[in-house]
Amino acid sequence: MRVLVLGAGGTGGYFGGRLAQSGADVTFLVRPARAQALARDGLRIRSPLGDADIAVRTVTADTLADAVARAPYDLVVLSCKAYDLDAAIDAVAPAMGAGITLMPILNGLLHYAALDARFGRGNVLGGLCFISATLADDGAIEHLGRPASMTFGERDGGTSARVEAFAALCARAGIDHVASDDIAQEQWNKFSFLATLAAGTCLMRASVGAIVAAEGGVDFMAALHDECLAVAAAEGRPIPAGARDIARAGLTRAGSDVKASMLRDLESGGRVEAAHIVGDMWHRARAAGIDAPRLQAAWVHLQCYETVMG
Ligand SMILES: NC(=O)C1=CN([C@@H]2O[C@H](COP(=O)(O)OP(=O)(O)OC[C@H]3O[C@@H](n4cnc5c(N)ncnc54)[C@H](OP(=O)(O)O)[C@@H]3O)[C@@H](O)[C@H]2O)C=CC1
Ligand SMILES: CC(C)(CO)C(=O)C(=O)O
Repeated sequence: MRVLVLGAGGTGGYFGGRLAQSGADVTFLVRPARAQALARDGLRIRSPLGDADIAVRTVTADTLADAVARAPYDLVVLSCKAYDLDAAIDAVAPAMGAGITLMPILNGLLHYAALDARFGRGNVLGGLCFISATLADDGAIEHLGRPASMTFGERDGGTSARVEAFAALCARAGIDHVASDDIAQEQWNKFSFLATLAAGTCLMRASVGAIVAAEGGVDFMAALHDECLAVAAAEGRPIPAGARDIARAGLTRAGSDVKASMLRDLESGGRVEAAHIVGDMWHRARAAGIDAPRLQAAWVHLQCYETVMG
């Protein structure tokens, strides 16, 4: 299976790098500055699961069509931020010939409508990942903490040769993964958790541990989580008790230094996926008639951040 990964940032760089490290046929579609850095320094991963320094193949938008003409890719992994989605869709389009599969690993759900419209629903797998990773100033992928897993599957359920083929690549690379036969539910499990984490940690500009150490902090996180759980249920995807309890424990854990990647982006003064995650969850709450004052506060707060950021 030939894999093209758009983006060599926190997620694409980590998972694509691990695949390349294991000998999988992986190419990164990156912009010229990143291509130059990768040619010069290789793809460097700093991780509690093991550091790596990998020579990787890259293409840029200018060279992709020629590369595809020589040998098409089988799977395109999309690992951009949501605010880069339109340009990323245009960038990967030359690789999306007949029978080619795309798997996004972005957070949130809104991107599927745009991907389906452009490439056809049957060509788009469901995907998500659990990791805390960032592109450090020196260009290395900094993996923070130990979790690093991917979950993916056919959006209409069941399994398929393409899902099994990618699972085999992950297995060979030692990537923790789940080839799910109910990826739609997995997406809601993650979205309801992540929207709570992003809304809570961005609103308070603090880690989970700092929030829950404050008077009323545990109740705040639990109530915010309940708002997101109510939205999931209203969307016909109630979160199963097991997943709900694991999420709740993580969102209220004393001493936890966990924060959403959105808060890391905000702290560095960068763009945030506010509309894609917190805004989308609040819009869904409003459409379903669910009272969600904490989500609303976080969404207003993030919009103000974006306005001030310019
Ligand atoms: N980081 C994390 O811990 C986690 C992130 N996620 C989600 O994963 C998604 C990706 O996040 P993350 O990996 O952190 O993001 P990063 O910003 O670290 O990496 C995204 C990369 O995509 C590249 N890119 C964007 N558009 C294009 C384009 N048109 N052509 C080529 N390259 C492009 C960017 O390149 P350039 O540098 O040139 O702009 C950037 O390096 C997000 O939806 C995020 O919410 C999910 C779980 C954890
Ligand atoms: C919740 C977490 C850390 C899981 O991968 C995440 O997706 C994010 O912070 O963006």
